[in-house]
Amino acid sequence: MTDPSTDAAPFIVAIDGPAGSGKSSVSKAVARRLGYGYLDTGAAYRALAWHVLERGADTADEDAVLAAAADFPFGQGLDPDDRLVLVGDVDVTAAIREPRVSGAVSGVARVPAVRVQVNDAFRRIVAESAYPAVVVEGRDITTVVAPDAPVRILLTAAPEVRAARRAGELAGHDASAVAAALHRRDATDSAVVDFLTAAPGVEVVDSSDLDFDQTIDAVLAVIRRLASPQQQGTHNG
Ligand SMILES: Nc1ncnc2c1ncn2[C@@H]1O[C@H](COP(=O)(O)OP(=O)(O)OP(=O)(O)O)[C@@H](O)[C@H]1O
Ligand SMILES: Nc1ccn([C@@H]2O[C@H](COP(=O)(O)O)[C@@H](O)[C@H]2O)c(=O)n1
Repeated sequence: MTDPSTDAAPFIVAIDGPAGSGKSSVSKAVARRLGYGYLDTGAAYRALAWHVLERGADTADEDAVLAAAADFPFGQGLDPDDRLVLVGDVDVTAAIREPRVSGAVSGVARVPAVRVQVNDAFRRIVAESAYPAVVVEGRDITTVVAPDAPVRILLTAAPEVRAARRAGELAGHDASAVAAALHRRDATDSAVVDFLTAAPGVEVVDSSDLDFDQTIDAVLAVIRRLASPQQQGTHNG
């Protein structure tokens, strides 16, 4: 992920975890607090799933997924305050969060060639970034995308806590259906990537009994403990 030959290589904070554990909201808040960039890797998988659906195809059809991936003009920045996601010149920022995309996204994520393609894009986006550091979050960040990151965290919470948080976000949706969809996605995704157990060297932050601010503080404490003094010197706050 980083290029050791250049001083400008961003320092990576890698965060994994299951659905609804707080990866995106907590990572974004940590990035804002420290003046870091923020990369939401799930957005790329979601945008590709949206792209497949727009072409009238099914994400269970691997050939259709590969055809869509071969023509996938994806755009995403690292500013934690600008979450714009583009496919070509279409703003898909809101559309990729719709339940129809959440229900289809695991289909694209299980295609090995897709994972290679998006992981290459993630590494390139981070390497080309002007940020001193980037918080990168997703299912396989500590193990596949940035296994050498100086700070690697598995952010987790009990399944019922995660389901309740997600249901709280989706007002008007049936809470038990939301919980079932979240657990179904975890089950499908965990057949591809293990984000439920921490790999060696990965710190676990369990937010089951923490509120949002306490979870941010727990992640900041891990960064302070694991990042070198030089890396800490890149912090804004
Ligand atoms: N410690 C916490 N206490 C209370 N609410 C939290 C906490 N952490 C996260 N949340 C809330 O839980 C919800 C789910 O968080 P978030 O979307 O960041 O999870 P995620 O891991 O990125 O999920 P997914 O992988 O499904 O995208 C959000 O509404 C977020 O504000
Ligand atoms: N590193 C990643 C990130 C995401 N996925 C897949 O994308 C889906 C959506 O991710 P969110 O974080 O936005 O919920 C997720 O369910 C995975 O299927 C992935 O495989 N690897």
